[in-house]
Amino acid sequence: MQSQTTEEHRCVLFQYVGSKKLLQKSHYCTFPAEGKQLQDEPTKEGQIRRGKSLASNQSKPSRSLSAPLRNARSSNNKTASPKYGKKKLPKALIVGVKKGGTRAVLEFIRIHPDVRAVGTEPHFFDRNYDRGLDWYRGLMPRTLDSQITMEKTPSYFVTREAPRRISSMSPDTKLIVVVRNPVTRAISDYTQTLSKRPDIPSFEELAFKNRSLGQVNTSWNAIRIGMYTLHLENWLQYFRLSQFHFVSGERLITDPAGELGRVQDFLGLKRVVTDKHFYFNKTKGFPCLKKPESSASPRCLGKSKGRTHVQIDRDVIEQLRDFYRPFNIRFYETVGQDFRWD
Ligand SMILES: Nc1ncnc2c1ncn2[C@@H]1O[C@H](COP(=O)(O)OS(=O)(=O)O)[C@@H](OP(=O)(O)O)[C@H]1O
Repeated sequence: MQSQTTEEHRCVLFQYVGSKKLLQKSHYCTFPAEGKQLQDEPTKEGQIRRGKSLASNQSKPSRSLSAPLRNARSSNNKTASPKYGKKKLPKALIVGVKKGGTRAVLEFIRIHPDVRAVGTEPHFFDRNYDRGLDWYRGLMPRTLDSQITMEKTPSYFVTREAPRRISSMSPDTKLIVVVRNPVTRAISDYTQTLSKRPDIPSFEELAFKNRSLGQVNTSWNAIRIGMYTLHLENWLQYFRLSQFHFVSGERLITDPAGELGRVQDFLGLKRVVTDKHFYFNKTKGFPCLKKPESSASPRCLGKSKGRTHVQIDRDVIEQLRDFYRPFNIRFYETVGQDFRWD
């Protein structure tokens, strides 16, 4: 168990994620007013839903601060007062991919004291662009000069206009993409949709235009998202490859500290998040954050992360693996990394 300072202990809050609680970084006790705002989730229509979870759509609002916490905040923590720090546009974005492991990366990196992040997905560069940069900046937490502001919206990776828009905000933006075997990703995506709309057609029906002819339905989003190389080509018209960091969604589960080490290096941060922060939760089947000594609460991601996937016929999986192979190879060649999906 990693030892934490008294100040960190005082500042730990919990956010409800489904029936579980997810550690809420000290930011939310240093800036409670913002913490509230950050839990507001922009809807598709661009309105703000009040009191939504940072990590899931099923959460309850955070607990209010206890009296000792309030006192500690006002007297001890240098960043406690809302007058410290400024709302700034993000320096780094987790732009994708949907179901890649983006929530895990955001929740793990925000343990770092030099990272401040918006918990909800702002969807600024896809759905809310008309609201303007001041609206977007307004969603951000206050940051000190030494801190990096971040947000994650996985749909940016497949939004044609996103690279141009992000580059016009800042051409120096650092971009993180969490990638995962595209076949597993598609099944994960479908499993999520099915959980909300149980009456949709089967995976096979949606995945193929004509299965016996081997014609894959590339207009189905669950398939299209996994053609990573095509999306990346669009981004590379606006950003250098060195501005990207690709996280392996698979290694994020088997070696979260290793992946987070590389994310910290990419962001120019000291390696503060290490293996001391993680343990493998056998019940969840995923790595979770170790809990602070002061709490007995679990710190795993919510129920919508790590669902049991719908069972798909072996042959269907093989066909899709064959379909993705050339796209994967081109992706490996472009980024200079072999993710070993084949
Ligand atoms: N530590 C930990 N705990 C739980 N889940 C983890 C973790 N690390 C990675 N993952 C994988 O993250 C997958 C969800 O990806 P995203 O967070 O990108 O999904 S989303 O696009 O925001 O809906 C989710 O996908 P499914 O397993 O298909 O549910 C997980 O496999």
